[in-house]
Amino acid sequence: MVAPPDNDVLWARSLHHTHHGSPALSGVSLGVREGEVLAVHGPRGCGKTTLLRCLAGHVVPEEGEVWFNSVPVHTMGAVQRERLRRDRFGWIDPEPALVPELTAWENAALPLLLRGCSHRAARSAALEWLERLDIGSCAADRPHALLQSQRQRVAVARALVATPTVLFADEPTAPLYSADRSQVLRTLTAAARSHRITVVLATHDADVAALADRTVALLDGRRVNSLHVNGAEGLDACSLSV
Ligand SMILES: Nc1ncnc2c1ncn2[C@@H]1O[C@H](COP(=O)(O)OP(=O)(O)OP(=O)(O)O)[C@@H](O)[C@H]1O
Repeated sequence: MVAPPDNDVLWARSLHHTHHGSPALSGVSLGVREGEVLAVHGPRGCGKTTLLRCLAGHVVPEEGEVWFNSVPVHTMGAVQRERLRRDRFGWIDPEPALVPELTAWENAALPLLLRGCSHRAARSAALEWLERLDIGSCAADRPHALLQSQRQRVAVARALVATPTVLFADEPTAPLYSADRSQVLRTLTAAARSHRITVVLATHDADVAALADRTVALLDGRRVNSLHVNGAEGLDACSLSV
């Protein structure tokens, strides 16, 4: 194994992964620099989620290497990867997965409570993020009382509350209306930049990808140099330039 460049917080080499025999990633390599907002961009089914899950240690790629801060992730055991995700990574899914029995602020505070932070400090940090995301007034509500867009904001607050080293955001604005989308994305990228949080953002939306510092394009599980969107059909009608 050759160690990755020092200035890459995340580094992956030649990732291959299949789902039940169907290829999802075919030889993807990339580096992510500390503090950068990187968009992984491509049409539905091109392998974005699989790539993020490999980089975050949710999934061990069938072939290839993943390194975080010069430490190999692909050789870690399940417990070590779980600890890494808890202590260093944040994750936002396209659909908010909140604990139904907990209030909005308790859901947002969970990463801090799991790390042993005091109840008072966790509550204060969670409320601050909920305010920033314009849902401070919903802090005492349980998820069933919230709109889907409000639940997603809670999930965004939960991902940011512990100031992760890397935030993985998989289509984070999928359940939001377009007006909400830009506010949440601006909050997310501004928070990342001010706190030096590295962001890896999966999106099929060219407008979302444009907010990133750099874009990596995927097509059919492979890295390509760029995707050109043709008309309103978006990336479903993309052409490829390598
Ligand atoms: N659990 C699974 N079982 C079988 N096939 C899967 C599974 N997960 C993903 N795939 C397939 O692997 C390929 C890559 O999927 P992946 O979800 O990584 O792509 P994506 O770009 O994130 O797509 P989307 O934007 O729709 O989430 C697709 O062809 C998908 O159908």
